Amino acid sequence: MTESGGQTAIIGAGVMGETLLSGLVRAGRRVDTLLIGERHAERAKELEERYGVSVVSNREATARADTVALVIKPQDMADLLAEIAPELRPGQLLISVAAGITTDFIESRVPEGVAVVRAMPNTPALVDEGMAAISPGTHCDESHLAEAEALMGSTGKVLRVPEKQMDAVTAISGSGPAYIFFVVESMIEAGVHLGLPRASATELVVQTLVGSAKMLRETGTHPTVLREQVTSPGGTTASALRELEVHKVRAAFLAAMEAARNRSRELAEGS
Ligand SMILES: NC(=O)C1=CN([C@@H]2O[C@H](COP(=O)(O)OP(=O)(O)OC[C@H]3O[C@@H](n4cnc5c(N)ncnc54)[C@H](O)[C@@H]3O)[C@@H](O)[C@H]2O)C=CC1
Ligand SMILES: O=C(O)[C@@H]1CCC=N1
Repeated sequence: MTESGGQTAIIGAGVMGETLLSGLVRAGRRVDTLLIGERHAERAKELEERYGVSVVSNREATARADTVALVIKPQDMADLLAEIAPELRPGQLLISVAAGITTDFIESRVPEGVAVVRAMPNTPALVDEGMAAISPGTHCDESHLAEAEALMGSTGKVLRVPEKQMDAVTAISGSGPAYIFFVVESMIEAGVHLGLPRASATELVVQTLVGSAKMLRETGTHPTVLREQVTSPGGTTASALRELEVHKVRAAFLAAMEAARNRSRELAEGS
């Protein structure tokens, strides 16, 4: 990450823009090296008050920054690029986190020589457990990629992937937290159906998730082996897992992630 002097602009400070902003601040980045472009005045005021960060016009943010993170919806990307293109210069780094938007899409709308990185972060970055992937565009050199890696790495892990894998990455780790929260919600509801107080069901499920996640990361053991360790012959887990198979949960996950991958591809077409 640029340590001194270099300004970083974040254009679009919604859920993911604030996640990135707060992560940089937690990582020790000086607020006076950050600039925000945010079109909703109320939201801009909220961020100024919460972080003491300067909110300026998108064009001013672009002109003053060495690195510009684009954190707006894919559907708004073409208009934003048209707005900021006059301020962009060769060597500057643009990092887009927009689902589906390719480096080609961006490069064809900005001056020749602007370095573009496509990134896909996720919301656990809010607690410094993010998983981001990055892919370089045509004019990126190692220093640009390292800068993007440092920026995303301030809130978690970063993986470099070929851009052709980005729609799949989006379907897995970008959208992934939502699938996990959906499973958690479903298990809590089931606990309530089984007669547990909601607070107890919530505590049981959340700690089970955290413990299972920690086992996966800390033991490095394959999930199949970890699942088998829980599944006593003729026991309760085997009965539950049979129901999950009967209800085609595995197939449903595959179909869901294919749908997310396909939607990411469609977003590149502007729909
Ligand atoms: N929410 C998530 O978990 C993830 C989101 N992303 C990507 O991040 C991007 C933003 O998503 P969210 O933060 O969820 O959306 P959001 O709707 O919460 O935030 C977008 C923000 O951009 C602002 N905005 C829109 N157009 C603007 C413009 N022209 N100039 C300045 N500000 C503008 C909006 O006022 C809003 O505050 C999307 O492209 C999405 O694909 C990527 C990974 C994960
Ligand atoms: O749902 C979306 O389109 C964004 C991209 C990945 C997570 N949220």
